[in-house]
Amino acid sequence: MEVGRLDEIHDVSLTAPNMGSMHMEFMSQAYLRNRSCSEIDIEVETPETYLDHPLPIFLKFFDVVYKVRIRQASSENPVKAVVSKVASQLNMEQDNHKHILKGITGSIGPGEILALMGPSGSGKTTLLKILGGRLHENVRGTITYNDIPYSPALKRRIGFVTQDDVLFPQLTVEETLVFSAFLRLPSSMSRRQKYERVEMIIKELGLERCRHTRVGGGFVKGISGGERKRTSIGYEILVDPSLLLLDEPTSGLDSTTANRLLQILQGLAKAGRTIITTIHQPSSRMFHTFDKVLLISEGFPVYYGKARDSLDYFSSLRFIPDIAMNPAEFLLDLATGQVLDIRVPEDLRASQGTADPERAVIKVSKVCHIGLMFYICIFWTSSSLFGAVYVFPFEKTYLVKERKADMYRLSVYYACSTLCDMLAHVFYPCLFMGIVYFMAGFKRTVTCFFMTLSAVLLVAITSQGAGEMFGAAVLSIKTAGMIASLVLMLFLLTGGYYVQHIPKFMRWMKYVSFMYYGFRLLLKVQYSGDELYDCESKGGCRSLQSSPSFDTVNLSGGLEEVWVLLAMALGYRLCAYICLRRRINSCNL
Ligand SMILES: Nc1ncnc2c1ncn2[C@@H]1O[C@H](COP(=O)(O)OP(=O)(O)OP(=O)(O)O)[C@@H](O)[C@H]1O
Repeated sequence: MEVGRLDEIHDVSLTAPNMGSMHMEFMSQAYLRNRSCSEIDIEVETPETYLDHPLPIFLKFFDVVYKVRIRQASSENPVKAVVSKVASQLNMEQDNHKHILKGITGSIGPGEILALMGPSGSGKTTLLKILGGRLHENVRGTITYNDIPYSPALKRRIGFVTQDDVLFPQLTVEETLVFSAFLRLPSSMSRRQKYERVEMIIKELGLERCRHTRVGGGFVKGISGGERKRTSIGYEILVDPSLLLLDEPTSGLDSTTANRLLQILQGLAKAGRTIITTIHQPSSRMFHTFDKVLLISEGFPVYYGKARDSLDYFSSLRFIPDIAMNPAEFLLDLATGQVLDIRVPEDLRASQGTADPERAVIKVSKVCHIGLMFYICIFWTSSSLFGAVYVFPFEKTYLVKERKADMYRLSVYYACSTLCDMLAHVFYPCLFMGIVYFMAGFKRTVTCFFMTLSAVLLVAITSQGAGEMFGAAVLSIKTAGMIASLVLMLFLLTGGYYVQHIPKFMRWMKYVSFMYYGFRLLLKVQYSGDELYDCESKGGCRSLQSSPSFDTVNLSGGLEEVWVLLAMALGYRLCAYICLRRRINSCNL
């Protein structure tokens, strides 16, 4: 529904409310008498075009963090002190702060509606207050309005509809709006225009039936909860704010009225306003009227983006509703962790039983470490393999020529070539591990460090040997490169990390894969069998959990992989030498 502009209002023939201007003046004066001047913070001075051209506000907020200091229980009451201590250990940071918002980022422009969703207590209202400039202390992060930080001058551009309606109980709905119109609309507007505006708002919000009913509250009987909410909204939208913030505007409204209200908000947005609203459980229809959704769970942003993309986003993460669900309900279930009717990734379902946060942190770090270890294996396998595979094909011509001239023995050439190349295959992994080991937070013992480094060196040297063998076997740059890529891919797939269900006919491959042995060795150095088993049984490591290719559960035993890798490194080199001898001797220039 489009909102009438000032020029449109002139054309609309409206009946003036039956409340006389004398009545209005009396009411305002009575109000003013009861309040000291210092209490009243009303900015009346407004440009003439205030209503016709709302300043478009582009709001950006980046990494918003909000925390509050928690008061410690007095030590005189031991029970309270103990309970408070336990609570602080569970919920709060060591510095006795409760973190309410934990890095919220987003943006919203004119013409858009952003819905803040999340379970009760997730921090929606707090974020709304911060964005509305009502909460400054202990707020970190960047919030800009058209790239400028908040200033009091923005106050009149921002309308804030609070969760609890703050209205005078003695005034009727119409009086409330007229009172607001006379005090907040620009003085350049005529009395008639102000009445017309009130009339328009009453119609838009469907308040005709209760316009002469007292607002009520406390001991004064008055309008219904829904009507009260609509009156509050009318109170704010009366002055056409550029940025309208609404806290739970639809709570207490029936679905038809709620939809109607959303249509009004859509109309306001279309006219160039920026609208942010918190909302609990919108209907599907309402959900699709939002341009953007920010889903918050315990202060963390769980989803931020277009409302229509939210389901695709979660299905890409393998969260799929089992039954037809209202998207808003689906998002809230995810934010609260109520996933009874939602298909969740198997690995997460298995980890849901973890109650101990410390164990959960250890588990996550283990999972990250396992991934990193496999990455280290891939990195040094591929760089050493490809570093060595082209050596003999490149030097083939010189080698044949010099061998024909009997300048040196092939064994001497081979040994020197391998040893020289090996310097790089040792130096770079040492440098790499010197940095990565401590950054990744692997076990901080000298033994562990040197054993991990040795394992990586073994992987690199074995891969170098394999590369030499492939190069010597074909002595062709193209073919050698192709073979190396193929072998690397096969070893990657059967290495025990990525693929869980390897076809039976391929399972033997792991026994010739130096990546497999290297990975096992790294795991053994970092974790005992029990530690890893614990991680797996809690679903911490997806790929190892049920992988038939990788028997990590049985990681007990010695470091036999060292011998396997050493044997491979020597075996590959022996093969490389034999192949090279045969190929060079049979080559003619
Ligand atoms: N000043 C404060 N001191 C301590 N805790 C606070 C303070 N302000 C907010 N909180 C807490 O922060 C959390 C988020 O509050 P907030 O009102 O923003 O949640 P909400 O998502 O709007 O919830 P609801 O939907 O129920 O209104 C709540 O647990 C609340 O108790």
